[in-house]
Amino acid sequence: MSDGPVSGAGETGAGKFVIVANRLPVDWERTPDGSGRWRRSPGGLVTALEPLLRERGGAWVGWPGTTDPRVGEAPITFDDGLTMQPVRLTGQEVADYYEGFSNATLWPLYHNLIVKPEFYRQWWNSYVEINRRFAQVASESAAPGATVWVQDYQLQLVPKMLRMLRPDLTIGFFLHIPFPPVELFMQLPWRREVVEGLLGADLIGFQRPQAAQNFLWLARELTGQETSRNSVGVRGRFGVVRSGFRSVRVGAFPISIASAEIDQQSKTRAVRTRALAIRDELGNPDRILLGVDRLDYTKGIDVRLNAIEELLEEKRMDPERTVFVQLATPSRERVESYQTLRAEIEREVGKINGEHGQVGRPVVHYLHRPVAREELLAFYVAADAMLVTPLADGMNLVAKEYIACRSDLGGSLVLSEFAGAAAELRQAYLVNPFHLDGVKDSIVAAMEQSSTEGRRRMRALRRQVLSHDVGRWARSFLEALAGQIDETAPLESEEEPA
Ligand SMILES: Nc1nc2c(ncn2[C@@H]2O[C@H](COP(=O)(O)OP(=O)(O)O)[C@@H](O)[C@H]2O)c(=O)[nH]1
Ligand SMILES: O=P(O)(O)OC[C@H]1O[C@H](O[C@H]2O[C@H](CO)[C@@H](O)[C@H](O)[C@H]2O)[C@H](O)[C@@H](O)[C@@H]1O
Repeated sequence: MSDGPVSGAGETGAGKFVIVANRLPVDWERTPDGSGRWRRSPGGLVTALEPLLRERGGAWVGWPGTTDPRVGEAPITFDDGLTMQPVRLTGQEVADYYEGFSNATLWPLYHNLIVKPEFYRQWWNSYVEINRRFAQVASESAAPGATVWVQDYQLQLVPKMLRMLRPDLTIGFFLHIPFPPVELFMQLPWRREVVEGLLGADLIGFQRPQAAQNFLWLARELTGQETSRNSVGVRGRFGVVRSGFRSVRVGAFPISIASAEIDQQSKTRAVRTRALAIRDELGNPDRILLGVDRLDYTKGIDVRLNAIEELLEEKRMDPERTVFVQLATPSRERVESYQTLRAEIEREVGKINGEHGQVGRPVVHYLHRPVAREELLAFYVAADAMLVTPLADGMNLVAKEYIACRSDLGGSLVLSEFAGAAAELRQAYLVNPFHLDGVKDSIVAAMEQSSTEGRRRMRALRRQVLSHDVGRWARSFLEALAGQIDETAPLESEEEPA
């Protein structure tokens, strides 16, 4: 991936393939002369889509993640030809559209009300306005007859808005987070507008079939459109909604990671050496447990801390021989529920260390900052058990990354049933994060598994992750969008009588 210098020049309206996402995969980096430059930020999505974007002369439309007024609206062209088209947001728009409607209304609503969603008209109005802005920029970036792929919950109105501006386009939409059960979605005062917004797409993708099923029901109830009733499958057996003269297909496409690349990176001498150094720095304990998450209330960081605390109290975990490392990336820090969560987690870390740690030997090592990619991979290699305990999660790429890093067939994965990844990673120690005793038993089982049992599980997990990478995810979605896969369920009116 190139992260070389960028120019401000670029051609718009030329992209045969356009990605539209809330964020551009770039970071603004200060240079020694005091100015700045864009660096490409690595990530699964950009890794998977980069070749397609280059091949088809595509563009990526998104918010550059800063309100710095020096960041203009001119396309940023990287030296390998990839074009990023910034969408500017003011500070107020970030507060209303991103922190407000996206992350204090939709995020909790779509993650089972773990905190209470807030419904404010001003936030909704901003969401509409910013979605319109994204649709406008996308329409200016797309060549005639282009394919545009819109990503995620921040931009659910874009498909319809874009179709009105550019009926010639093929439009796909993918939701990265769970789509809620109907009785929760129905709380949204603007529920019909959201469903109609999504129906502007030709193909709507979800992480799991149940989410697609929920959407079909809502489309039927809220817009009165005819829909298929057969069950939706994974990467096939699509549902269909008849929207006016158009047919909108609905399917499940579980996202993944650049498995082979991560597998290779984890085998480098640098990563292996660093993994050994990490063990050493942690005092060479018998067992290293690891958590890696954005600091988000959906991730169940409190669940694993509570489980560890009780295991220590019950003397089922030896504080002399076990450490837990929690890497918590700061996230959405101006949203109140995230501030509350941070205070709770940090109090709990302090409590466990206060009661069970020794001077110079805490049980819980907690970092509240992002670590470099190579460092993260070294932690995965060093960890004996990876704890992934979300209360709700669209997929959870961390679980898959951990597996991709374990070519030694070592380590074990404790995984919540409520992560999308659980549907594929059946040989993990699957837990219900709401059942603390079950979580504790699984942590103990994962720590104490025999090497034969561990290798058996990890081999099966790796087979799944290495054969289902993010490239396959992107191809299966785009082939379905292009109509190359046509496994559409009949509408009710088209079904043969039994
Ligand atoms: N380099 C780096 N990546 C991180 C860090 N924390 C999390 N990530 C990455 O962020 C992504 C998180 O994805 P996922 O588990 O699906 O959860 P999400 O945060 O809800 O998207 C994974 O690719 C992680 O490797 C960090 O401290 N450093
Ligand atoms: O952009 P942020 O507000 O900083 O949030 C980061 C991303 O978080 C969410 O990730 C989701 O997508 C992952 C990949 O499909 C999936 O594994 C995970 O379960 C989801 O939570 C969000 O959906 C993205 O839009 C954000 O950029």
